[in-house]
Amino acid sequence: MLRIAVPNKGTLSETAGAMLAEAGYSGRRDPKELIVADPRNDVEFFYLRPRDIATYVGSGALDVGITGRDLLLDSHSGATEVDVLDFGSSTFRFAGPPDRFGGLPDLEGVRVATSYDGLVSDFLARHGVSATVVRLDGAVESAVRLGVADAVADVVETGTTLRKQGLEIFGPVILESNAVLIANGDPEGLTTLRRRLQGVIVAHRYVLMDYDLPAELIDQATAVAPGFESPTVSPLRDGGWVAVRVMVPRAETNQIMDRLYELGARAILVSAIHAARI
Ligand SMILES: Nc1ncnc2c1ncn2[C@@H]1O[C@H](COP(=O)(O)OP(=O)(O)OP(=O)(O)O)[C@@H](O)[C@H]1O
Ligand SMILES: O=P(O)(O)OC[C@H]1O[C@H](OP(=O)(O)OP(=O)(O)O)[C@H](O)[C@@H]1O
Ligand SMILES: [Mg+2]
Repeated sequence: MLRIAVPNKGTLSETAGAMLAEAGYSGRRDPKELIVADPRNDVEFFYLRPRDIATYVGSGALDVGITGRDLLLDSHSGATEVDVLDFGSSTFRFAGPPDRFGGLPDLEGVRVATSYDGLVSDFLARHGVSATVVRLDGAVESAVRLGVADAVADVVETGTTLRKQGLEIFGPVILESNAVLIANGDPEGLTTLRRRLQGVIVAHRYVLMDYDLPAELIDQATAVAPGFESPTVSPLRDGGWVAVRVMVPRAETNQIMDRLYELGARAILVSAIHAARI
């Protein structure tokens, strides 16, 4: 039985749960539930703080987990990242009062507040900067105003929180993060879980496009929408036309429809993919 760690709270928890449900697993019905068995799929879910997930997986107590890359690296756990999931993206950046910091060397000897002390200490050491890392649990953007630090290092998504505190990003990107699937080795059942999660990602990223096309235009149409491997082309009763089915990136749906229509395609229909194994 594969033992899977899932965030019980925080930014990643809702999407992680939704993704597993879409992948056919029976998740928890009550947010207070911490352990849920799913014998039909031969897995067991453990709802844990995202920050702790890498520790559980790295120690071998659990086989796999969903967490953030930043949390994985911060934990120094032995778990490895096996797949990038399509949510929870953020960057990890330094920020400080405007005009106070120009770049990394300006951090020499100052205090940097963060909830990710492992990640930040590693980064500073790698770049030969010695600063005092002040570990805080959250809301680190307040640390400068309140005088416990000179700069902060934190998760930035839209940048709104920093701006509201009058802080500006400076220096290099510490990390590009994402929700990731992590594992301890290659436990039995991991391949199935990965395939299922990839299937959900494909179903989100792609749509199915069907259209009719004069047969002689198929090469040009295939250049516009090449599909994953190769489009399915079926004959129509009118021998001069073919029906084509192809997967296209959801984000490009309308541009591709415009171009196919201009080329001569008609009856262009788009439908959602509910599940996929590629
Ligand atoms: N806007 C965001 N805010 C916070 N974390 C984010 C954001 N976008 C993505 N993440 C990712 O979510 C993970 C943080 O998980 P965490 O449980 O700390 O979430 P949280 O929403 O900050 O919860 P908490 O209330 O405990 O602070 C990290 O991997 C982080 O990169
Ligand atoms: O760039 P933004 O879109 O503003 O998002 C980033 C902010 O969101 C998170 O805070 P969270 O709400 O998780 O509070 P916390 O700092 O207490 O964890 C993170 O720690 C940043 O503060
Ligand atoms: Mg947070």
